Amino acid sequence: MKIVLAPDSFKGSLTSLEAAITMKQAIQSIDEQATISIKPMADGGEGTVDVLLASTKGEKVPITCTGPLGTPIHTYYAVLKNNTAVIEIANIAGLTQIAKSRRNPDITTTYGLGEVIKAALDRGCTSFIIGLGGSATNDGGFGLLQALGMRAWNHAGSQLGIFGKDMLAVKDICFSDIDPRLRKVHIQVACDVDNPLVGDRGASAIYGPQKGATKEQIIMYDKALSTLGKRLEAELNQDFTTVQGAGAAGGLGFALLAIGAELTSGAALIGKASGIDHAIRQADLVITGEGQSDEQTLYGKAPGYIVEVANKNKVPAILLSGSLSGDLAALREKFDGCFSIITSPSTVEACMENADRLLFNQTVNILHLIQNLKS
Ligand SMILES: O=C(O)[C@H](O)CO
Repeated sequence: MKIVLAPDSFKGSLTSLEAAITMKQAIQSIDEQATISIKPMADGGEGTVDVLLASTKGEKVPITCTGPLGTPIHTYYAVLKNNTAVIEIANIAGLTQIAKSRRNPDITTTYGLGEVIKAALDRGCTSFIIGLGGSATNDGGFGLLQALGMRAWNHAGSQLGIFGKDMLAVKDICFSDIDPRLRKVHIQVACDVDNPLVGDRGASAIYGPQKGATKEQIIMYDKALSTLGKRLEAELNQDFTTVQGAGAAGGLGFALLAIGAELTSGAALIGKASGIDHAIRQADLVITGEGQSDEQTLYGKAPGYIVEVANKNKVPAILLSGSLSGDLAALREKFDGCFSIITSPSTVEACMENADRLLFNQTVNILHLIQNLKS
């Protein structure tokens, strides 16, 4: 049996490579003959830099920049052989960098992303891949744009700071001091989702809650992002707010469009770089997965992309995730089977700590079932 293992990371527990290796070991423990191809995935979120570094030659560049809460953090980006910088928001202002109890869009910023872009420009990078997803922020790229030279003021004419709460007060902006080098480079944005900036499917409504936003904050941020959107559109004479992916990473997709970037599906970009289509075409079965699956999985996340490729090639696809929640009917329509790795009552902490063993056991269960159905 030829099996492709193409999981995303299990956020906070296993990288996509670790998850793929665990699945592989589980399959080999009951079927030594299986031909297994591992294709660790990312979709623009956590692990994007590592996955692209693993499938394309390049150098890992350590850097200190402003973290999600405004204090310095040590992180890294990559520079590929063709002078392309690969940067991800998840390791600059990521959700997993902030304890659940401290998550709050008011006190987070994307400023660090702008600093890393500037460092890559200083190094002479001529093109960029910027991964969006897994962010702790909902600032519409307000911090990022200020790091790149934008200035912003409130109703009283005072210059605003770099945090989400500052974006809520924006009245005027000035874009004329944006780093001119940005005009000469090509920026491709790998988005983990295709949501627009605002509205019922917008950044605040859909992803605000996981960043600690209350119901009141969701309404305020949706309104403020709409105001920021209008100001930028008026300044640049273009319409970005409704573009698919503008709402990725708390509206960073929108801010990057404003500096001339091109938005694309992160999973498709990474899948292409690792030759996933070819691997799936040869396979009898594909297994993908992620930390948590729900309807959002099909909004452009890696397992959603993998199942599209599998369905196109008529190869059965299984989703094996940390947890399954929400309305699963949409997932079942696409996948041949959807499973959680959790099989007995436990705490979230214990499940995350034992993700490796749980994933191993459930992969064995699934393979056992498939083998018995076949014989
Ligand atoms: O970072 C986020 O807001 C989500 O992953 C969607 O992009």
